[in-house]
Amino acid sequence: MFSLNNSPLQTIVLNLQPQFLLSSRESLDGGRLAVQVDDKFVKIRNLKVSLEGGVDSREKLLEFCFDYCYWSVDPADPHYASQEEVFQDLGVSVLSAASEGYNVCLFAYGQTGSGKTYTMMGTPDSTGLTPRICRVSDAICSCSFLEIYNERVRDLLRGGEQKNRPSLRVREHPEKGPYVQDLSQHVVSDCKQAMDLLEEGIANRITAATHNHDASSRSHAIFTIQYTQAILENNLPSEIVSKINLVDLAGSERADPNYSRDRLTEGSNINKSLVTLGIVISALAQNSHMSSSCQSINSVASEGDGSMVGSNSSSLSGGGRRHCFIPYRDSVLTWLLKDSLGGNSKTIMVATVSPSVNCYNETLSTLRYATHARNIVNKPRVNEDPNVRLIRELREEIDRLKSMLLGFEMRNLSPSLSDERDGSLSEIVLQNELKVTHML
Ligand SMILES: Nc1ncnc2c1ncn2[C@@H]1O[C@H](COP(=O)(O)OP(=O)(O)OP(=O)(O)O)[C@@H](O)[C@H]1O
Repeated sequence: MFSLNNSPLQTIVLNLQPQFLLSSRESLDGGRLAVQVDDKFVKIRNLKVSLEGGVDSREKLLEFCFDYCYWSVDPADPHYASQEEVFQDLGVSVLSAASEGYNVCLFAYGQTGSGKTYTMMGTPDSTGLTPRICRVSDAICSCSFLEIYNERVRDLLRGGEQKNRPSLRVREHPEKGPYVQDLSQHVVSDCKQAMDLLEEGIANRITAATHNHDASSRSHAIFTIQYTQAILENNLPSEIVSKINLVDLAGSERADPNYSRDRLTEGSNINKSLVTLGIVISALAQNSHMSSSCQSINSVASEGDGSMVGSNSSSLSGGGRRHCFIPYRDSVLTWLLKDSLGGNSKTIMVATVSPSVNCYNETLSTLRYATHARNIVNKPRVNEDPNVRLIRELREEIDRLKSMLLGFEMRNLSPSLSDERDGSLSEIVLQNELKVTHML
């Protein structure tokens, strides 16, 4: 499912069940659906209702392609996608990438009430991706759970009164990237402990009733599982550390002047971070697009006339085409997700949409958002212990130099030149071997 080097951000679209849709809006939309799923394609029809109530002949059909599309509108439908099916496709690949030593991020984005929390957390009768991932991962790991509410970070697992919890600072480590200072880390040795932490954090999360959803998440929640695997590499004990970020974003909703001041501030902060997320995604997509077109121009040039390569690459790198600045730090959410967006992580974006005719505009905007995200190319790498990596690289260098030495011996070079080169190569080999012995 994932490519090993550059990894495009995976985009998935999910449709929610009709019960919720019909119960809240049936009077408005009559339960008509604007969305269809056909294999990896989502089709959205703009049903313009004329004044008489008939269907306008100008109805428009738009089509979007994603890595996976799921239809979970009617359980009786033979194409109905259950939570288990979604887990088998997405959760299992998240776990296998983490076990290989990659950082992984899975985040749900979509209109309020469209099924983000249902997908990420689920309900007691129908568990979502996060508890399923916790249940399967029986290795020793550590977990943390935070929420971003009104641009402030709160620890969801610190105990005590939610409103008395201090907000935590986000800092940036030069190598490990952004992190939350003083966020509690909880070592768990089985899935039951991880599940308990997850439930504790969910209970502490801030929700409120909005027009579209009685228990709308008013904060972005990030549940992180960090695995540390002890391995033996080249007979050396080593560690591979990988991180899984499971993100349930807050729902966006248009501001209503009848809301209280607190609710309006909350809404504007949610919108601010979602808008920044949108800007970051667009800028990254544009940069990835630019890099890939540079690469393809260069490869076409190198296949054709070799002299073109230099001129092309210099005009592209030195000329007007600059990579966009990515405003990660404009919101806490994008700052914390910096690595997951365009960095060292395999990332899956799950876009949830309502199939209702009444949600046409929001659904279309979510589909466009996800299409942009699909163009982002991340650069995941296995998180190796730096000392072990150095030893491995030195050993590789020793092998390379040894084979060079052998090559010189085989060739019949003039004895003096050969001796000179052999001498300096042998010296480098010796130095590297000494370094390796020193490090063991
Ligand atoms: N595929 C589904 N099958 C059954 N019920 C669903 C499905 N998707 C969503 N629901 C139900 O719809 C309601 C709203 O879903 P959910 O809370 O996941 O929305 P949300 O996108 O997280 O909303 P918000 O952004 O406001 O927090 C919930 O009661 C949820 O259980």
